[in-house]
Amino acid sequence: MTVVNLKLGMVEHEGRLCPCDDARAGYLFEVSGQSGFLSGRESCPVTAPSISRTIHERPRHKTVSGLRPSKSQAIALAMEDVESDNDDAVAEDCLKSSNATAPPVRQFHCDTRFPQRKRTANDLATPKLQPSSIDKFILGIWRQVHSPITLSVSFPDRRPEFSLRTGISQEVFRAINSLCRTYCDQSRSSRALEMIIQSYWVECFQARIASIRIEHPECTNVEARMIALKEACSTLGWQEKELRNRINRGRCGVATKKLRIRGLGLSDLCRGRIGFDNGLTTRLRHLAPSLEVAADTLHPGWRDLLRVVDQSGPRRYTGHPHEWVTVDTGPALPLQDTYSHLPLPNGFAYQFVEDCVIDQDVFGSEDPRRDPGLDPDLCQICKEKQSDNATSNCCSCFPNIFGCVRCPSPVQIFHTATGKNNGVVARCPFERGMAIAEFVGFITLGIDGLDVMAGGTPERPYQIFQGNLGNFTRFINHSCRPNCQFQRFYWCGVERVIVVSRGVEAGSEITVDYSDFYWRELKKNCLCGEPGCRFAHQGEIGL
Ligand SMILES: C[S@@+](CC[C@H](N)C(=O)[O-])C[C@H]1O[C@@H](n2cnc3c(N)ncnc32)[C@H](O)[C@@H]1O
Repeated sequence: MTVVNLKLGMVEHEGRLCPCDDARAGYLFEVSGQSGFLSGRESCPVTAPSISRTIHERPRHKTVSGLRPSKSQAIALAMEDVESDNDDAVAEDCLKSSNATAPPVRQFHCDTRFPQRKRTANDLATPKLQPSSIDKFILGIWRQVHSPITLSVSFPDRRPEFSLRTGISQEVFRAINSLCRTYCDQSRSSRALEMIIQSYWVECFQARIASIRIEHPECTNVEARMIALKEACSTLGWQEKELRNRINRGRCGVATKKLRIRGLGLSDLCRGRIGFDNGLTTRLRHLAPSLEVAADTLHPGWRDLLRVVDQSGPRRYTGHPHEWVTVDTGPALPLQDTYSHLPLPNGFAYQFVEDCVIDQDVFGSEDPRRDPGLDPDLCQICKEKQSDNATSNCCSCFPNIFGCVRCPSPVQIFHTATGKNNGVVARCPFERGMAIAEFVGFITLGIDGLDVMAGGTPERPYQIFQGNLGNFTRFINHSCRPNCQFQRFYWCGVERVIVVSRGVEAGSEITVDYSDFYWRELKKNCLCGEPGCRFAHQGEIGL
């Protein structure tokens, strides 16, 4: 294998030399039994593996030696009792020893064992800041958006014939209460609808109080509130005391017993009306574009729900959830626009796929990842039965991505604003040891000069190339203090590379360690910003 000429910063493509921004290629993981792997590059304009097979000078590959089935298993088992805190040092040692004779290629950090799930002793020793109610509320929203729940529901199109802006007379308030009561039956089938109605009712209730004070300037706020309560109760058929108690308890401004919020998450919205301060509104406003990207792409019909309050609007974000890059300062950007600085003749093109695609020109109908020596029904780690059928699967090593009903991983592509271009942000926490996703790409062989992940064995090698297609793992950046690692795992006798959490908090960037071997060949400064960053001046070496 050969690599791009990093010194020149050029890559040969179709007989031409193209500027080679080091973030443009896919990945290469070596199969030699060594650990680590090389990072990807931002959309190198190579479209077919054959194009790049002969044109580069030196290999750029990422190795996951510790992830090799036999070796990693052995190491993993042998290390099971080692104190978790030693992870990095141990991995580093293994990396050094396993790569002692490795050529000077760009390799990622090798991880030789799965992170242990729990660190009970440490958890007890280190008191952690508990998430605030607002954090929990926002987390609840992200969880719901990424869960299998349906965020759309068919319901009769009865829009309110009034607007809050026109003021809330007694008559209008009565109509609003009846509308809410009508919808409450519908809302049973959709929490989202329930939430919208409840928050709408609270808004109307507050507006009615304001109107009463204008109509009766002599009324105090408390008196106006009591009048509004009475009016609501007369339409809703609910005891005034109960409604008042609920509001006073800060529960929510529910309009009827039927509208009462059940369970988690949604109750917070109304509680927020009374219990949360402006912090929630500010946070939600800030997060709105990111939430809209997820909701629009994962639940295209969700905006229909807003019809009940006459606030539905056109869908803003279409396509795959990761075809949008969320930014701190405004609406999300189309992914390809964030690579417009690269001189790509046809622009940035990346196809998102759920599973690896096998290069049939190379492997025919064979899956090179399959190890014929393994029992395809048995998990190599837990020794339980593995099956793609969730009801008969017993292996729960990575219950969120294998043998389950798969939900979208709660992550988004975001603009890093620190010079790394894009990265991946976790919207929900990932417990240590939990899989975040499989490293998905084109299963091929013979790619030179581009970053690919190498897999298999010396007898049955293959590469996972993410240059043209794959999933969000292609956008994961390096950190000298990473919160994730790549691991090899066998599912139904087929080798997979997965991104495993070392403990990822909601809102943090997902990172892996690309390894010394990778950075040795990369003439660029690391921008991870960690106090112990090992490659902060890498780009200046040899200048
Ligand atoms: C797999 S890509 C990661 C996604 C990439 N940031 C993008 O926007 O497409 C790897 C490339 O990202 C950049 N990168 C990743 N981590 C970095 C870091 N800590 N410091 C500087 N550049 C980094 C490097 O250019 C690297 O070759």
